[in-house]
Amino acid sequence: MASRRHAEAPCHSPVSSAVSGAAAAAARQNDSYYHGSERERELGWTLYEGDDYHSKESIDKMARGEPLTDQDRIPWLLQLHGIIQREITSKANAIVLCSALKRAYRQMLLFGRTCLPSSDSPTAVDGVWFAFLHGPFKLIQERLEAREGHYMSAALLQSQFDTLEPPVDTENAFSVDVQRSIPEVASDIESALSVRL
Ligand SMILES: Nc1ncnc2c1ncn2[C@@H]1O[C@H](COP(=O)(O)OP(=O)(O)OP(=O)(O)O)[C@@H](O)[C@H]1O
Ligand SMILES: O=C(O)[C@H](O)[C@@H](O)[C@H](O)[C@H](O)CO
Repeated sequence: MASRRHAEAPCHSPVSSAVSGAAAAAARQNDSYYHGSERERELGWTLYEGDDYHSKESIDKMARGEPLTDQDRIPWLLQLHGIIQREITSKANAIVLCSALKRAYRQMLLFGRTCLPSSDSPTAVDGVWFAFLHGPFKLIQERLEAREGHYMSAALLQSQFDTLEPPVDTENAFSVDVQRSIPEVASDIESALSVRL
């Protein structure tokens, strides 16, 4: 989901979102592009997989096919905020993969507990970018149904699309179409970042 000049990250996907367009897409696809990949090693950017930071209760809930609520997500988003803050402070490059479905979630990733959205609050942080991975529901559903060894049920995809509030330009977001191949999507994200960072 979020990316930055010194730290960073694409969602979920979207994200996120790193970042998914249906936000689900954003999140949905990120790890494929980077996790344990050649690109991760080549880029040398630390990658944080948002799924690793969910509580056991949240994972069990998703495995039962129940969507998370805002209350479930807040502690998780605050943890990821802490990571982004730490990376910014250390002036490192990093990628955080997560489904930042709502604008308020993205604000929480950037500003933590202090995020109080109002018309005059800042919407972006210099050097932090959100890659919004988007694609058709059916395509993402097919990919999720074919995926093995993951706790998240494809049945949750509809709730992710329902919850999605696509990011806007003022959030330092850019869109990436996940209908392309994994290497093409990775290349699109890198190209988008290279002209921004
Ligand atoms: N562009 C693509 N082309 C073909 N298959 C893809 C593409 N992107 C992702 N996939 C496949 O779709 C499935 C879901 O992708 P992935 O696991 O990366 O989603 P995710 O964003 O990590 O989802 P989650 O947030 O649920 O972990 C995987 O099996 C992955 O290999
Ligand atoms: O906010 C959420 O509903 C969750 O973060 C999900 O998006 C999952 O973490 C992920 O997508 C599962 O793979």
